[in-house]
Amino acid sequence: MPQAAVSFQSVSKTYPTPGGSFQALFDVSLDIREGEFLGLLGPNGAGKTSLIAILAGLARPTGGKVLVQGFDVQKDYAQARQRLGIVPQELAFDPFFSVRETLQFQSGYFGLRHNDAWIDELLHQLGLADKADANMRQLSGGMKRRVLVAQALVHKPPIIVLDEPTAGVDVELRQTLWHFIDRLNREGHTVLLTTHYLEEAEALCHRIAMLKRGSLVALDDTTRLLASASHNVLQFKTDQRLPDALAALARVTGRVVQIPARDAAEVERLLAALREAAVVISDMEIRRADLEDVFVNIMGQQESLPFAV
Ligand SMILES: Nc1ncnc2c1ncn2[C@@H]1O[C@H](COP(=O)(O)OP(=O)(O)OP(=O)(O)O)[C@@H](O)[C@H]1O
Repeated sequence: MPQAAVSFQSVSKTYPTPGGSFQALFDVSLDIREGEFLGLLGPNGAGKTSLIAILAGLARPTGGKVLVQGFDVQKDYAQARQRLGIVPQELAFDPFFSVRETLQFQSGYFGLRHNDAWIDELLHQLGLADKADANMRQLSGGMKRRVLVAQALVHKPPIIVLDEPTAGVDVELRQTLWHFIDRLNREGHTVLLTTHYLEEAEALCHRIAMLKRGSLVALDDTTRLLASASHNVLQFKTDQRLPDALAALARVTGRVVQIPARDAAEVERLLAALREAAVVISDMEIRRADLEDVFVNIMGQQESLPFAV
């Protein structure tokens, strides 16, 4: 088997807390293949950031190990770190540096002296060219996030790790970012992405891993995961309360109601039940299950699901 870009091997993590120890990761094993775009999904607190902190060498696993192109992130920290470009969730910069200085400083950290051509390309690709000489404190939150991405890529790492890079950023930056990351992936960079935007994961990722309360509960090709959802979804809008029997099946977001339905006969039964309860609906559609439906389904199931590796 070819060497994995990243290999998580039986990784466990326990944090000491005032109330005793808390286990955030349970024996997580996962290989990310060279060149793939892998999405790591899970609800808040599932352990995604803990796993990334261990990959980055910022946190020690309580058990197991992580290899980056064969280098152990604990024992061979420098070699492993050199291969990783990590875009963290938190924004933290020296406010007195300009954007270009921030990137030059980061290049120096990796021992790169003549990196200006690549820095210019990063500034251009991420829409930062006209901010190159602005001080970090003069930038908006979205601009700072772009610098965070540029900073992570300054040493052209073969493996790019993005921890919720689009949380709270506008549509334009998302599109700029995805366009660029997709290009880098096509050029051979491996990408690990955590996100709560499941439509982004569905559009971008070749494979999806799902964590639930610290355990890996799904790992499969995105297309296979979607195909495994045998149901369709009846979706509509209403201002009224649903009868209890339907409410128990439905996912309700504001006025939008989504109810799984296996086939046409089931759709008819659901519509009949709505009519009987005098629920007025609008904008009705029947659609194929998407990644969000699969995610909700898997997260709602019992622990230790079987999954394809
Ligand atoms: N330093 C710490 N000390 C104690 N508990 C921690 C620590 N860091 C994380 N945890 C706990 O570990 C669990 C996993 O947290 P983690 O941040 O890895 O989850 P996550 O999947 O990244 O969540 P989110 O989607 O909210 O970012 C949570 O219950 C969290 O409270």
